[in-house]
Amino acid sequence: MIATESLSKRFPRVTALDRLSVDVGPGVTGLVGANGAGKSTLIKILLGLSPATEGRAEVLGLDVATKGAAIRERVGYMPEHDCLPPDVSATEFVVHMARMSGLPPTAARERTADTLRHVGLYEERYRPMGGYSTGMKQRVKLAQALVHDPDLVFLDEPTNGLDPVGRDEMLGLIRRIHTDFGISVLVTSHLLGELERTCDHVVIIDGGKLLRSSSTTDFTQTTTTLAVEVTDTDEHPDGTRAVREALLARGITVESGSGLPGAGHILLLTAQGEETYDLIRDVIADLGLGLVRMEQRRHHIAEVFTEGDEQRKEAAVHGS
Ligand SMILES: Nc1ncnc2c1ncn2[C@@H]1O[C@H](COP(=O)(O)OP(=O)(O)OP(=O)(O)O)[C@@H](O)[C@H]1O
Repeated sequence: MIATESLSKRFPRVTALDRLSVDVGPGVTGLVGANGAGKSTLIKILLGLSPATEGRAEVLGLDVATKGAAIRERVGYMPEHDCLPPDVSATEFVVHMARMSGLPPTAARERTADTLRHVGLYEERYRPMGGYSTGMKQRVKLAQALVHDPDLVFLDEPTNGLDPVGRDEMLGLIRRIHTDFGISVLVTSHLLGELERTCDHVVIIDGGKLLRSSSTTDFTQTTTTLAVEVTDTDEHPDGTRAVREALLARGITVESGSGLPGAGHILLLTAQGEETYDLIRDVIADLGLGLVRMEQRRHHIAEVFTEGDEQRKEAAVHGS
């Protein structure tokens, strides 16, 4: 879908992209990086709207340096910033954008109605957009990116300014763009956690350089750490502590758990093999406790950041 080769973009004072080489296949791909990492700059180059200083890039097999117009016919773009005229309705605006993309009037009207319904804006579609909430504006921006039935869409920070519920709804919509319509998606965010749930593949850039590009499952592969949660009983009012002590008596050290710093009701321990599972099950049964869950923990994308990036990782994970 997208291929870049040693792509650089230098502004007089800053290098926004620094010899970036990356391949993106079909599906939903997250492009993640802190503010200023170069995400918007990359999108503008890929749309043929801004020339690269060095290197090359292709979108859907088309060279961005010479085939910008052809790329924009087949690629939808949801820009980061608010760009909606306040005294125009969503229907008028999206029909206009559909006409700009070359759809004839009837098709533009039909596609607009379908697309606005898909993004959940059907009821309010005739009201002026000046009175819309942030979430509604983001949906209109998404609808105009989809209205000409592109093969690929670039969504620049679509969850920006949304509350947690709005964020989840937008992420669900993004997922469905691919599953329901087969449109591939490149979505940017400075929040690692939300991409982990939404994307098949994640590309991480930092200071215009590629930090990592891999499938989400590679990022979140299972570890050998087991998380165990149990119920309490009258006999064992702190069931977690009872399990920890019983396991310790059998030579298994719990890395985190009741009574240990920073622990909740979850015991974390390293599995030595199948027998560890059996032993935990037997210990819990002997104590007469209920097993709420026993599962292998997964890595989180945030863990790919190196020690030196700890602060930036925190900022990204906590959405600052
Ligand atoms: N037209 C421009 N002129 C000068 N510098 C620019 C220009 N556009 C972007 N930059 C700089 O290039 C760097 C990358 O910016 P870019 O907007 O691509 O980052 P980003 O990852 O999209 O971050 P954000 O989410 O904050 O937009 C930043 O340091 C920015 O200040």
